[in-house]
Amino acid sequence: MKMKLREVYSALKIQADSIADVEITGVCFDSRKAQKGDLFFPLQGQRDGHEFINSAIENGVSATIWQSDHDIPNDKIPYVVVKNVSNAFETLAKYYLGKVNPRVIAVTGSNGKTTTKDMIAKILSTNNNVAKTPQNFNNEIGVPFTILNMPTNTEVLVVEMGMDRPGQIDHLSSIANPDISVITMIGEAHIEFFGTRDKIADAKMEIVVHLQEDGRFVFNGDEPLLLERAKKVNQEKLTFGNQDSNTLYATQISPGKTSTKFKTNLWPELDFEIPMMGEYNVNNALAALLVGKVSHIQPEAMQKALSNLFVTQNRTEWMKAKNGADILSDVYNSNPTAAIEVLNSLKEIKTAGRKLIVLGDMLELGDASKRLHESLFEHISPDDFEKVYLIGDYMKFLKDKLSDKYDSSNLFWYEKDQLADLTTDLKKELKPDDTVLLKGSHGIHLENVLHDLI
Ligand SMILES: CC(=O)N[C@H]1[C@@H](OP(=O)(O)OP(=O)(O)OC[C@H]2O[C@@H](n3ccc(=O)[nH]c3=O)[C@H](O)[C@@H]2O)O[C@H](CO)[C@@H](O)[C@@H]1O[C@H](C)C(=O)N[C@@H](C)C(=O)N[C@H](CCC(=O)N[C@@H](CCC[C@@H](N)C(=O)O)C(=O)O)C(=O)O
Ligand SMILES: Nc1ncnc2c1ncn2[C@@H]1O[C@H](COP(=O)(O)OP(=O)(O)OP(=O)(O)O)[C@@H](O)[C@H]1O
Ligand SMILES: C[C@@H](N)C(=O)N[C@H](C)C(=O)O
Repeated sequence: MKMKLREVYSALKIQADSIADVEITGVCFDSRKAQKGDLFFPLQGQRDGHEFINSAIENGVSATIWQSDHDIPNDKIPYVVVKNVSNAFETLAKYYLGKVNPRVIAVTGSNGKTTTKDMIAKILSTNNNVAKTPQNFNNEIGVPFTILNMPTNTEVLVVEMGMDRPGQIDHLSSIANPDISVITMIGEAHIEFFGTRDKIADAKMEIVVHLQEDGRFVFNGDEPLLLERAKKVNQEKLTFGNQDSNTLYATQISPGKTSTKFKTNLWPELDFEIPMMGEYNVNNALAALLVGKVSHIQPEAMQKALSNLFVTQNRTEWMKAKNGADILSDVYNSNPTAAIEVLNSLKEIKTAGRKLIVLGDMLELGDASKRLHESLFEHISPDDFEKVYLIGDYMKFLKDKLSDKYDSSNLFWYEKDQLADLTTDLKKELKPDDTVLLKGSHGIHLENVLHDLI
């Protein structure tokens, strides 16, 4: 971002007697990450961001937003008084987006948003200046932050949009006005707040509400809930998935431990490869290839881009334990579809030693939680996984079912606050040629187990 403070006032439609002649070169909402030249937005979290304005000043911000219902600020640096900080954040983002005017690709879905966003950005970077959502910043804070931090020469902006309530994607896409809208798949993530997958699909479809007239809708054509709803979408539609009724589908898939190879119907002469395991990641790559296709990227360039991909960490990521064991870290989130996909992918992988699995609760599943945790039962067997470690209140349901398949020396359950005990037991058990999967919801924080193991 690069604009004079005067332009910020104008974008926010605020009059002022005098405006300091200051240049803004970025935005932040965490003083601890403030850069020189930033405009600080004191957002409301558990605490009020206004408490940290002085800290932001010390870290070199050029100006700060100030909510008018707070006491008059110190006058160390320029401040822009607004009625509501969050609204100002969005208003400035919309203004800046209009000014830079990149092509916008919006990505949502129950799973695969971050991976697909990274893949699309990599492919489009072959001949565009591309900016993308950092990490997983995909909500009403993350989207404005992504927009306001894109460089002024950005030609393509890839924006990840998350939600856990109806209306959120509609709101986010009203800020971004996408040229291409992508839905990766419909799972059960946050079903607690929807009740059914149908209602999740309705919420995900909000990503086309503000799609440009001449835009495109790219979605998972294997999902009947999307196929049905897409009939009402007037823009050009392109589908991806396993079925040969899709615009783009994989004709061959060769699963591997650290990479997955595949061929497609549209480019049968090309062998594609992604540096990650999981057939579900082929679907993410197919979505990205369709976006590349309609963005006129050559197939060979897309092939090269995908083979040189770096995906945001903690997503089906191989790591090494201190004792040499292989760790498959999938600790960012979990829900039934994601957990089943990664369990099935791990079954396909040949390993020197045993396979152990650590599964944390899958949160925000509401009334379906017991049933969905028990549903993992049919995907777990001693033929595939020697030892099973479960943690969290809901995983107790799965543990009770699995005791029909596993004896007590190979099946363990821990309360949510016994992460340290699980880690201790796992470290004692783990052998150098073992492979261990870590998979659980963000709220279970299996990353703490990972950090201790590595
Ligand atoms: C507002 C904020 O910054 N929240 C972050 C903050 O939370 P916390 O309440 O602890 O803030 P504090 O009380 O500590 O501080 C208040 C504010 O002051 C700032 N500040 C603090 C200390 C200091 O020294 N200087 C400061 O300036 C501070 O920055 C606050 O602004 O910290 C947490 C821990 O780091 C953050 O997690 C929290 O971030 C919130 C959750 C957030 O929304 N961050 C977005 C950038 C984001 O996109 N985060 C994503 C996760 C998004 C997500 O969960 N997506 C869901 C679906 C969407 C659901 C949606 N309804 C939602 O609620 O998000 C998904 O399934 O993907 C991410 O981090 O990955
Ligand atoms: N297409 C897919 N289908 C099913 N599961 C998937 C798919 N893509 C990724 N996953 C699973 O979801 C996990 C998270 O992937 P990713 O972060 O890309 O999804 P996300 O939608 O961004 O997640 P979040 O909602 O937490 O932001 C992966 O590690 C994998 O286990
Ligand atoms: C942070 C919250 N919206 C979320 O994403 N929760 C999921 C279920 C998780 O913890 O993985």
